[in-house]
Amino acid sequence: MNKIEHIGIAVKDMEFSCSLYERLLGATCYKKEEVVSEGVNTAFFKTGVNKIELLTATTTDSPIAKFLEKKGEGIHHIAFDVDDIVAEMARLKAEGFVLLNEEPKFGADNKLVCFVHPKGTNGVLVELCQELKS
Ligand SMILES: CC[C@@H](C(=O)O)C(=O)SCCNC(=O)CCNC(=O)[C@H](O)C(C)(C)COP(=O)(O)OP(=O)(O)OC[C@H]1O[C@@H](n2cnc3c(N)ncnc32)[C@H](O)[C@@H]1OP(=O)(O)O
Ligand SMILES: [Co+2]
Repeated sequence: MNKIEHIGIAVKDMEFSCSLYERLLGATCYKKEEVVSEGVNTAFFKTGVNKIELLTATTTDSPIAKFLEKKGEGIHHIAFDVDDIVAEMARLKAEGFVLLNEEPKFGADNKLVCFVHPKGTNGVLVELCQELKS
């Protein structure tokens, strides 16, 4: 795995939180994108080499809706950049980690993604991200 690609933060009110993070980071949101398959709206910020992904739920059965209900707002996942997501998924599977999708799926910001179950990673939901070449 390479560097942290982004940190995902679950929020209830995207408009309020975008303005909050703009003031906090002194940076403007550079991209907003809905990912229908995940039931989320996303907003991205860059600060130095780091990237923050704010997430709100668009459906009641979205993972973000469930998370907000159970745990409230806060850090939802840590995403790592990988060069070859299929190879990394195979490596993690062989190491005994539980993958939440068998095939890479399309995420936000031009990425292929896969999630690793938080039960096997000390309670942290991990996302693998491979940049899609255009
Ligand atoms: C926009 C696309 C993408 C990107 O490009 O960056 C995204 O980031 S999308 C982000 C949203 N998508 C996902 O989170 C997909 C992967 N998540 C899942 O498949 C599920 O959320 C889950 C992790 C399997 C949990 O689902 P489920 O088992 O149905 O929910 P429960 O509420 O019953 O939780 C079971 C258990 O897991 C704990 N949990 C849930 N979410 C998290 C989390 N984010 N971090 C840590 N722990 C989490 C939850 O608390 C429960 O624990 P116990 O109560 O102790 O059993
Ligand atoms: Co993410």
